[in-house]
Amino acid sequence: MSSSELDNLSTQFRGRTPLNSIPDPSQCPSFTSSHRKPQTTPVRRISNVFTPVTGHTGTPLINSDPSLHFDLPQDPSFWKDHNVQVLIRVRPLNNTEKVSQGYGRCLRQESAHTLVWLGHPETRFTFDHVACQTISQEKLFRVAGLPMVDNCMSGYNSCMFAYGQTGSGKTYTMMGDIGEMSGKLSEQCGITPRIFKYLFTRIREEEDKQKNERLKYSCKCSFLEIYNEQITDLLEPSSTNLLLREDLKKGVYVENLTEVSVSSVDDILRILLQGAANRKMAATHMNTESSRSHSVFTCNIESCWEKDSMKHFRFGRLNLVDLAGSERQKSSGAEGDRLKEAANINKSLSTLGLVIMSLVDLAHGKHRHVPYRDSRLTFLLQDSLGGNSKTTVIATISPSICSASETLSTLKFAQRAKLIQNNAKINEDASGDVSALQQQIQQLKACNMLY
Ligand SMILES: Nc1ncnc2c1ncn2[C@@H]1O[C@H](COP(=O)(O)OP(=O)(O)OP(=O)(O)O)[C@@H](O)[C@H]1O
Repeated sequence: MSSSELDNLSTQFRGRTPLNSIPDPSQCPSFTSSHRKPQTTPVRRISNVFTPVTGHTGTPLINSDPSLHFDLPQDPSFWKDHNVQVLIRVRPLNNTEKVSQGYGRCLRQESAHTLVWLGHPETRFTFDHVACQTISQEKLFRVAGLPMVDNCMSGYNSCMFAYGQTGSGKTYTMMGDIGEMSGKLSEQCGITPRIFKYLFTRIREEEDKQKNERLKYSCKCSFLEIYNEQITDLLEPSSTNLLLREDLKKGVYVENLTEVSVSSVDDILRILLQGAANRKMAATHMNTESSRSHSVFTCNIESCWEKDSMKHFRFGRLNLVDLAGSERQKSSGAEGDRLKEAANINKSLSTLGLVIMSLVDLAHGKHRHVPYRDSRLTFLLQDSLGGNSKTTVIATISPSICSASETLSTLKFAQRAKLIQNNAKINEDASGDVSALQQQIQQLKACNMLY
């Protein structure tokens, strides 16, 4: 950013927010610091808040056209019953931001649901939740992660996306510091390990409660990354360029992806550590350990029980997605492989933005083609976007004025995502022999439910 732009920006935002004594993020241990393998040479990235975030063709990555900035309905049922929940997480200022901008901020939090972006014009945004910079990893899990576990155990597909500018805290939120394998989680560990700790506790409780019906759960996990539009198995990194297939029963799936049976938190930590070590990383100006790929951690949770001589099955798919960070390649100074990487990251994120815009149009009764197939990411996750899934979007943002335009883009993206209408259904099935089915018919007749 040039000094005149910085001056401009400081004038625009000066004095809006008080100094704040926030813990320094660089002091917080994180998943990124010890477990991931830096891949290549550092990228020099020059920040310029007035340059729009651009896609591979130079088009805006997130369209900032005000006509696309929808007002969300005031109807309480819109917020209560919606299948897409949107949460904003504001991270603390980091050392660079404190030094370069003297703690200048582009945001003010008004309530647990409302944020004001302090640019011109000041813009107010409302979400399901706004998590302030001091929220603990545990509290965030309780707000966003815990309901997903209950949903999956009841047979709903559930998906969580972390979306945001590079360095805004997506990996910290999804993974955090996952520590060592001892069944005990570190205080800084993120939502993913916490979800599984809770899941296995709930499974034990439910199996105990329904012993008579022989309730049994089984969980199988996979971990993949999408890098430069290629899918790699993070649990078997020699398996690259995997193909997406579509099946009536399974939906979209990745062919030949490793699936591992899991039954404890240690099983999960082992997979997370293994996958994270294989993920593509590089240093950028904004983040010394930036994820250069999208990662998708999936757990298929299946339950089976017996009742009235019938076998019942329920399935829930849990997708936990850590997206690569949106970034401005024009001013990044990236060359060669880094440039190709950035172009692919922006291309798939801009397809994600387009898919969301088309889904919002559909929700408003317009006829639209939804371009799911334009990127691997949206094709793989099409059920989570406008399909059979309960979806949570966590949009991570920096409060610094240095990131004002990216933060605004992220807030607009999150607001649009709230308007998607999903159609989540319980996935269940039953089977039995002829006599069991006849018995059921008799019971239904007796209840006057069948004539
Ligand atoms: N809420 C937070 N509290 C404390 N530290 C944080 C928080 N969010 C992020 N950080 C720290 O900020 C740095 C960047 O975070 P992180 O790697 O999660 O960003 P990212 O959005 O995943 O970036 P990229 O897209 O480049 O991978 C890390 O050192 C992380 O520990």
